[in-house]
Order: sequence, then C-alpha cells, then structure tokens
Amino acid sequence: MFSPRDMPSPSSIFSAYASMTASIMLLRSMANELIPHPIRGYLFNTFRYLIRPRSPTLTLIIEESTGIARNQVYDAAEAYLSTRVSPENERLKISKSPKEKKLTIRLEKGEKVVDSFNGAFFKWRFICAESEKNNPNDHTNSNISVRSEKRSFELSFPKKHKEMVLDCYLPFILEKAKEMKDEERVLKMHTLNTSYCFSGVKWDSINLEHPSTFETLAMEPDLKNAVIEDLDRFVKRREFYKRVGRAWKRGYLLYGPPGTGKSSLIAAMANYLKFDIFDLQLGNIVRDSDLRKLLLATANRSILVIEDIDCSVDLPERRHGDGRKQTDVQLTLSGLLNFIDGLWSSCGDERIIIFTTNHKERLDPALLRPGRMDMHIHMSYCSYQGFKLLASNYLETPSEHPLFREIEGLIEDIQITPAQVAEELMKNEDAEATLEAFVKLLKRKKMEGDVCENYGPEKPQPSKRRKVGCKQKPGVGITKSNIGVTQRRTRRMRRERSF
Ligand SMILES: Nc1ncnc2c1ncn2[C@@H]1O[C@H](COP(=O)(O)OP(=O)(O)OP(=O)(O)O)[C@@H](O)[C@H]1O
Ligand SMILES: [Mg+2]
Repeated sequence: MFSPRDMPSPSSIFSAYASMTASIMLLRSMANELIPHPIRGYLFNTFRYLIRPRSPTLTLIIEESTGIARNQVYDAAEAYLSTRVSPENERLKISKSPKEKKLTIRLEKGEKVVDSFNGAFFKWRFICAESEKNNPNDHTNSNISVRSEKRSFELSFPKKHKEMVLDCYLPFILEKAKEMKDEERVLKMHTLNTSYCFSGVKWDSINLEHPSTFETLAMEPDLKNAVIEDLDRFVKRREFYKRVGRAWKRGYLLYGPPGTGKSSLIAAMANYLKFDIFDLQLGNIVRDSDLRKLLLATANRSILVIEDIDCSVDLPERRHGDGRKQTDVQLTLSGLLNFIDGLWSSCGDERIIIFTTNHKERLDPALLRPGRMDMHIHMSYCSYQGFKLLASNYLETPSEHPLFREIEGLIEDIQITPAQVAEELMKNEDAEATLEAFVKLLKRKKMEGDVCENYGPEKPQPSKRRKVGCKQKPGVGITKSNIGVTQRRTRRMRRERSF
C-alpha cells in the first residue's frame, strides 16, 4: 500500500530536479561541441516529436482562399454552419444584400459550433486573424498600412473519423450548401431586346417571379410525376451523359390548347430546377449571326424556350445588316434544330430546350424525329383531378364538398381549360357561391354543346368528338423517346381532331 510516509520530501524532489537539469545541460554542452548544428536541430526535433504526447484529435484547417481562388469548402462550411448556430453562441454576424431574399447569419470571430453527423460529433471554430501591412500600391511613402483578415474554419474530430469526414461529411456539407444556394437564387427570365439596331438583338433579363410550381399546376398526377422524375433523372446524370458521349441536354415538346398550362409548366420546371429561362422569340431575329450569338450567350443550367413553334417557323425574310433582303438564306426549323444540336454538342451543360405548340399536327417532322424531343407532353383540358387541385388552391376548400360529385359528372363531358376554371374560381371570395356558379357554367356549357374552345380555324366538331369519345385524357400524350408511338398517336389525333 502507498502511505504518506512513502512520499518523497520536497528537498529530495528539488535535488533530483537539479541533478536532472545539470545532466541535461551537460549533455547539451557536449552535444553542442560534438554534433554539427544542422544535425543537432534535426535530432532535437525528432526527439521532441517522439516524446510528445499523441492527440486523439485531428484538426482540419479550411482557409477562405486557396491562394488563387476561393476555397469552395470554406464557402460551403460558412453557409452550412449558419444553419447550425445554437443558443450557446454569443456573437453572430447578420447581413442582407438587396439581392438576397433572407437574412444571412455568420459566425463571429472565435465562435464555436458543435455538429453531429452519422453519430459522430464535430467541433467547428471560426478563426479570423487580423494583420496590418504596408500598402504595396502606396507610392507616396505615407506609411499608411492596410489591415487584412485571414479567415478560416477549424474542424476538429476524433482521428478515427478521418475517412468518414473526407468521404461523407465534407461532401455532404458541399451538397447542402449547393441546395441552399439554389434555394436563394433569384431566377432570371431572359427575353430579346431588339432596340440595339446596329449591334443586333441581345438578351435582357428580369427576375423571374412566376409563381407556378408543380404543386399549383393542374395536371394528371401520373403525368406530373413522370415529368418530375424525368427532370430529377436528367440533373443527376452528368456522368451518364459523359460516358455515352451525348450532350447533357434534354428536349421537351409541350402541346395542347391555349390555357392548358404550357407556359405555367415551363415556369414550374424552372422554379423546380432553379434554372433561368431564355425565351427565344424567333420572329424577332432577322440575321443568322444574331441567332448564333444569342444561343452562345445562353448560360448553363438554363431552359431555352421557343413558344408557338408552329407559328414561329414562318420566319421573317432574312435581311442583310443594311436592310437589303437576303433571300438566299432561309432559316428552316430543321436548320435551326441542327444549329442548336451542333452548338450544344460542343459547349454547354445541363441545358433544357422546350418547344410549345397549340397544333402538334402542324409541326415539321424534323421536330418529331427520334432523339430530338425526348418527351412529348400533352397539356389537356381540365380533368376532375385538375379541378380539385385548382379548387383547393383558389378556394382553400377541403378535399371533398357536396357539389364536387356533380362537378365530376359534368367536367368529364365538356372541354374547359384550367385557365377558364381558374378564372371562374377567382370571381368570388365565397367558396359556396363560387362552386354553385361553376356548376351552373358547366351545365350551360354542356347544354350548349360547347365542348371545346374556339382558338383558330380548326374548331373541332363536338358531335364528332363525342362519337369517338376522344377527349384525350391528360397523360396519354406523353412519350419518352417513343417517337413511333407518338407518330401513330399524332396520326390518330389528326383523324380525331381532339383539339
Ligand atoms: N394546368 C394549369 N394549372 C394551373 N393553372 C393553370 C393551368 N393552365 C392554365 N392555368 C392558369 O391559366 C393561366 C394561363 O395559362 P398558360 O399561359 O400556362 O397557358 P398556355 O397553355 O401556355 O396557353 P397558350 O397556348 O395560350 O400559351 C396561367 O397563368 C394559370 O393561372
Ligand atoms: Mg403559353
């Protein structure tokens, strides 16, 4: 047993310490004489390294800049940690620029955050070292110094988690930060500005504030899910497109009567993917060189939209810069498509192109050729499902209402566009009165045999449509690269003239 009597006395400790110090000094002076200076330094450092206690913790230093560029890990950590502040934090920085939608929170110098991931805990600390240097650009010898800050994060964790941090935790933070940035991103709508008479047309941009989302869009649920899945698959497949040697782009053809939500679907896609929209009005382009310039000026992660393609292929006569007619050059749809294909195969990533038309049957076959438009999406008249979604959006009614059954029976027999339904639902704030008026409208339409919209010379024959029972259900018009089916369907649709 250890007893207080066994304890060494203070005088014996002091004499042991003194003799140890004396021997170290002796060794040092011998070493100083015998061993050359550089080797001495090396031995000393190795000895210190060997006797230093091992720490079980690893600390990663994440600096703001790599010397040349910004450090992406730093930016991601800054964004991510702003969502991890806790009541323990005492000082935080807060800011908002005019372009930002929300307040930005950042850690103040020295603040710490503890995060957990996969059951492990990680300690973060924000370091901000200030330094003062003479201004290298100051040639007046005024000795004015510039203050600079070197910011970094320290990430500490048990060494055994090193692989997990490098392979999972940091990639997770990078991904989270990207999601946050996408959410914050203010989408742009680029349209043509034709007022640059001498330098040709240019893109002008405004903030895209179209509120349409997949939640607010009345569409057959299966069709909507198919579109969402297709978009998800597309954005995830960077490596796939590279492997198979295809340009990373996707084409959609939206067709259907006016007011069925084609433009709303484009806005919903842009809002979902956080892609900018480039609205290419072909009618405003008079020179091929302009078209080339405009296409080259479109950005990655964007949607190029050409609306009413059946109308815009009657392109204006090409003209020289001085206004003389240039009749030898005609931009045909297939020419335009080859142009876009060629351009996008050689540059640009994550591009979507969308054509819309009210008359698919009038389209140039070049557009329907295999591999051109990956998905054909038929936007059709309002179904009962579509009505229910609009009613819950516009009237905030519960999912069931006594009048719904009557509406279901009526709406399937007539052709009414979601735009018309939306307009009716907006007429009155009182849900009860609105639904009653809507039932009356449907009955009137049914009695009048007004089963379709008149939106051009091809007004379909209601009796014919009824006979073949061809109110094409939304969703049946969708094909994925299945052009054979699409073409057969187009022929059938031509026969049926469903819209
Ligand atoms: N499917 C839908 N779901 C929800 N709202 C819709 C839908 N379709 C149309 N609307 C409403 O009608 C308005 C007009 O629709 P939109 O411009 O999207 O139709 P469109 O099919 O593009 O017509 P057009 O062929 O004339 O360009 C939209 O702003 C929206 O309020
Ligand atoms: Mg439209």
